[in-house]
Amino acid sequence: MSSAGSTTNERIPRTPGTREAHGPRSPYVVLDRQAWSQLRASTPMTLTASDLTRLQGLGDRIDVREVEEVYLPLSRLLTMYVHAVGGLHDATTTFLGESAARTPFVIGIAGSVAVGKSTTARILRELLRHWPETPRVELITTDGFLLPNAELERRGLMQRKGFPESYDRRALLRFLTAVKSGAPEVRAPVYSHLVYDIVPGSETVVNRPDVLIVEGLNVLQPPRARADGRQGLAVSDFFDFSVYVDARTEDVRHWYAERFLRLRQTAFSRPESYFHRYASLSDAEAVSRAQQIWHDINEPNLVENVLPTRSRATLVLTKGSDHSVRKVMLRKL
Ligand SMILES: Nc1ncnc2c1ncn2[C@@H]1O[C@H](COP(=O)(O)OP(=O)(O)O)[C@@H](O)[C@H]1O
Ligand SMILES: CC(C)(COP(=O)(O)O)[C@@H](O)C(=O)NCCC(=O)O
Repeated sequence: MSSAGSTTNERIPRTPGTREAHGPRSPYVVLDRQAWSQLRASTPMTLTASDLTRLQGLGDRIDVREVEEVYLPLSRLLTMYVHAVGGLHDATTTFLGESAARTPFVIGIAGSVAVGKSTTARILRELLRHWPETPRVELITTDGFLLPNAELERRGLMQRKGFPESYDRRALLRFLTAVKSGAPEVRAPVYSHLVYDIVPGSETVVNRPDVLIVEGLNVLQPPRARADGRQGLAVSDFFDFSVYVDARTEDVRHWYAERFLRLRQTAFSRPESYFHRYASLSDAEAVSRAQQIWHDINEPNLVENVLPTRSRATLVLTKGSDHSVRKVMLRKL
């Protein structure tokens, strides 16, 4: 017999390793790695060893098992979403007596600097490309919408790169409005990590893909209040699905320093690099410089602006210190 105190938890039989997050009122269901990996069902692994080598970011190897156990189930879930959202779109156009073609399914990927957003985005792009419904997957990063250094300097924001105020949010919203309305050849500016600035005259062109992945620190930021008191649009209003890549701050700090050290041996050694002056630093000096940038810019941004948006994501991937995903939270409400 059910009692007044019975919860959703008690009524729905759950897969072992699955639980409600923070009690029955949380919008998330939490799955441990084992439970999540079983949701791959019989999805075949479509990536080869050479795809994985190509995918690896700056030096770290991407584990095949990680792709099979974590990212394949996610690609399966995303395909189901693509199908369902396409069905909703068809229902609306039928209702309106129109025959508008489907527009791109947009996935946002959020999280700290150096947590692994670009790596996650690239893995998902490769996996989604192999699904029959989504052969055309394109990827953009929001750093293209950072204000150019000259403008950041003018506004006194050079030490605030990556903070919400350092982006041309209006241009990003215009870009997403055009993509989501099905416009062809929508153009985004390009940022170079090497020169640490927007590249004048360079563009990424998004041409009606089946899926667009939008990766960036602040993609889940709530809308800015407008002068007239009304709320504007948020970037995430254009997302059909969003992923927050999460990890302990100490681990991310470490990954940031490791990446900085590797860059010092590669990109920084090129004369056109903004950080060329760091190429000659000793290991200890480079780590200390990386820790300073982390401490002054990236960690405050994580704490003040990025982490608070985690609860807006459809799915949260929580990584351990070796980058392997330990826990997955999926929004069910
Ligand atoms: N799944 C993963 N397995 C191994 N290494 C990873 C993984 N994801 C990210 N990394 C490493 O962590 C660092 C940061 O990742 P990156 O994708 O560049 O972060 P972000 O785009 O969030 O700044 C890079 O050195 C990358 O190679
Ligand atoms: C370019 C970034 C703001 C990331 O931008 P995103 O692609 O997430 O929009 C970040 O990588 C960055 O350069 N931060 C400034 C401090 C630093 O040099 O790490």
